[in-house]
Amino acid sequence: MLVFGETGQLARELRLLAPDAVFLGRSQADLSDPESCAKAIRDHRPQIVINAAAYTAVDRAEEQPDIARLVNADAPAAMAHACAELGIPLLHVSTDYVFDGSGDQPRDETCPTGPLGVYGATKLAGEAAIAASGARHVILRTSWVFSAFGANFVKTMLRLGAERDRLTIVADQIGGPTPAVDIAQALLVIARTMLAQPDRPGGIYHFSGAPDLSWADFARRIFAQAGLSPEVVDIPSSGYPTPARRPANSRLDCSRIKDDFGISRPDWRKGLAKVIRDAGVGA
Ligand SMILES: NC(=O)C1=CN([C@@H]2O[C@H](COP(=O)(O)OP(=O)(O)OC[C@H]3O[C@@H](n4cnc5c(N)ncnc54)[C@H](OP(=O)(O)O)[C@@H]3O)[C@@H](O)[C@H]2O)C=CC1
Ligand SMILES: Cc1cn([C@H]2C[C@H](O)[C@@H](COP(=O)(O)OP(=O)(O)O[C@H]3O[C@@H](C)C(=O)[C@@H](O)[C@H]3O)O2)c(=O)[nH]c1=O
Ligand SMILES: [Mg+2]
Repeated sequence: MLVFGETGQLARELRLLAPDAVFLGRSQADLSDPESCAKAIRDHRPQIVINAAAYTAVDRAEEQPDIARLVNADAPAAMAHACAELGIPLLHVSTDYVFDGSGDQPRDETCPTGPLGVYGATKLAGEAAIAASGARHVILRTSWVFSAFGANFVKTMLRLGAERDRLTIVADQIGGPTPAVDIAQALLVIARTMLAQPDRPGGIYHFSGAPDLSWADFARRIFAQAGLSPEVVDIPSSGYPTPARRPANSRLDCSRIKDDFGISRPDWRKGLAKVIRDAGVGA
């Protein structure tokens, strides 16, 4: 198994669960050079490829659309073409930010997309390129990823919660926080299944942690779990202006992955307890 990514949240969890896989960091395969990614696949000749790397800086992407597109769309496209040539599956990860976030119902894989910013648009372009490549593939759309590694909302809250008495957090964006370790586990189940069943087609799957809630309520849970007590004040998205707009409704309907792979939505509260212990701030 060949994995693109070495330092990110998902890559590090994959490495803990699949230490025998080959992990390529930026110095071995730079996704802003898509051809180097295709070449890495041809050189390593793996049985299966997982792409765990992406341009994930949602606001910065608004100012770097060309790099975001290379990393999130052109590199996955090149990976998929190399996988198609070798007849091997590509597992890829995408995001709730491919949607416009209207309404209040969970979205399934058939729902129309409509990204609000560059990050979501480039991730959507990556999905489309993989689907058009002819490679066997699974695209796992997830949301609100957190882990003890790297940058994420949980770690930001642990830092700010220890520094401040009061935080204003958006309460009108609702979604499912997802522990990176659960995504890694799901990908490994999917990898095994795709390898064991060569005729299985694949496609797009939604996978996020449960239960859904707002960022403000998620912050409250983080503080309660960590033994921190800043006041959390609900604000609308308009009260926290950012370069990129975020979807208000990020709820994902995850029935399909349950039906096809037997994978259930993980309870993020379990993952949160472990991440807070691992981050060394647990009460
Ligand atoms: N984080 C989240 O909340 C969510 C993430 N996702 C998706 O999940 C997947 C995994 O995300 P996550 O683990 O959180 O990401 P992180 O932001 O934690 O890590 C991103 C990884 O991509 C690598 N990377 C970025 N640019 C390049 C490049 N030009 N060449 C090589 N490597 C590069 C980084 O390497 P380096 O350290 O060298 O920069 C890093 O290993 C991505 O597809 C993402 O879009 C989906 C929903 C939510
Ligand atoms: C730090 C902070 C953030 N917020 C808001 C901003 C935002 O709407 C929300 C979460 O902040 P983040 O910076 O973690 O959000 P963001 O980086 O947009 O998170 C997204 O990352 C990409 C990669 C994805 O694919 C998405 O699923 C999602 O996880 O909280 C506040 O309201 N107050 C605060 O003090
Ligand atoms: Mg972020």
